Amino acid sequence: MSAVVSLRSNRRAQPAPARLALLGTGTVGSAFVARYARLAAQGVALPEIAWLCNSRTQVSGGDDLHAALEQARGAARKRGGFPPWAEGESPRPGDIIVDATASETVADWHPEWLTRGVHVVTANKLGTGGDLGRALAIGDARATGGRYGDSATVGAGLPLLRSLRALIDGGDRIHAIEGVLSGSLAWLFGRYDGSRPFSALVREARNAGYTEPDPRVDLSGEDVRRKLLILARAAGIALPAHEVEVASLVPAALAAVGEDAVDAALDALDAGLFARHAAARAAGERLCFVGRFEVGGRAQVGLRSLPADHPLCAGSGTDNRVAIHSDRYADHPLVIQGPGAGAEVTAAALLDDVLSIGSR
Ligand SMILES: NC(=O)C1=CN([C@@H]2O[C@H](COP(=O)(O)OP(=O)(O)OC[C@H]3O[C@@H](n4cnc5c(N)ncnc54)[C@H](O)[C@@H]3O)[C@@H](O)[C@H]2O)C=CC1
Ligand SMILES: N[C@@H](CC=O)C(=O)O
Repeated sequence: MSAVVSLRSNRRAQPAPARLALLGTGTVGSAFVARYARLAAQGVALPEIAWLCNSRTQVSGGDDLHAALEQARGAARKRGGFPPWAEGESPRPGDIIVDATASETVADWHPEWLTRGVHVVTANKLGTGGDLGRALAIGDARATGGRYGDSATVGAGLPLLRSLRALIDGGDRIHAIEGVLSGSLAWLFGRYDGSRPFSALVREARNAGYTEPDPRVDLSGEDVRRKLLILARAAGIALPAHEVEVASLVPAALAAVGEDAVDAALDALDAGLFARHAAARAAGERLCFVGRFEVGGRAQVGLRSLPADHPLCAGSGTDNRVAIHSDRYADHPLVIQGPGAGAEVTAAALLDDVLSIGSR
């Protein structure tokens, strides 16, 4: 009798292995698949990629991930209706959804998935860097539900959010955060010397994978606003998006066009930025796109003309350079610097978060 009991208890259902769904097969999603395949070939234990989805289709991961990626990327355009992943199989508790889209619709799902015990790993900044209500819902849901991997959302994986949270967990109080938070704008203003049109450099930055899918999201300061909001909210400040004062670089003629016409309209940037660059150079200064918030004070994003030896001008390439002022770092801020844009660093940050969730 006791043997029967013990046999029955041994047959208790084992939890199904965690699966991974990749949403977004563009610049970052493709780099994610390439890195995933490299790590898997090295023997790193990763959850199986069960689905790859984009705005047009959903395909099974299977053994040949590169073929699945090509199939997804080659799918015909789909207009209207639900995104394909919303019509397909539902994720189970313990599964991991990787959000490599720039989609509001997908970001809206983050709190729902977390509440169901599904983990979310995201490069999409709209989850916690957009609407405050959604950011708070994500905060509530991650407290009791799935885990939220957001390393890729600020600094493309630089140890910024991680360090900020460690300071706060250690009892530190944040006073202000200031810095260069846009990799593409750092690259653009580091390169621009007036000899070539600024718009030509924007095209290069987009082709290199540094800009957002629509480069106006960078040029308008919106991307930096989102990162500043993510940092402020991680520091415990419930900052609404509209309280960040943003000085956009996008002239009305460029703002007015549809996404398909952006490339042709980029020239509208050239005259204004040529003049700002010439004025900065005449004063012996450099242009730097900076975001800053002060606890109990203002939050601002915009282009500044700074002395060439100003600490914020010290980076190169796509470097982000961010100063954290706090009780602990009152006299001299903690400064974190390194490449802050690009598909490879972003994909690495996503996989770091996947691995960290898998190991807990
Ligand atoms: N490029 C970079 O250096 C960094 C990018 N990121 C973020 O990574 C995200 C992706 O950027 P990219 O790969 O450059 O964009 P992309 O435009 O190349 O790719 C976006 C993908 O999302 C898919 N998509 C759009 N709506 C969808 C929906 N509702 N459901 C499923 N899939 C949907 C598209 O079909 C496409 O495959 C963005 O949120 C960006 O802010 C974050 C850190 C750094
Ligand atoms: N477009 C962004 C990419 C990383 O978040 C940037 O330029 O920093």
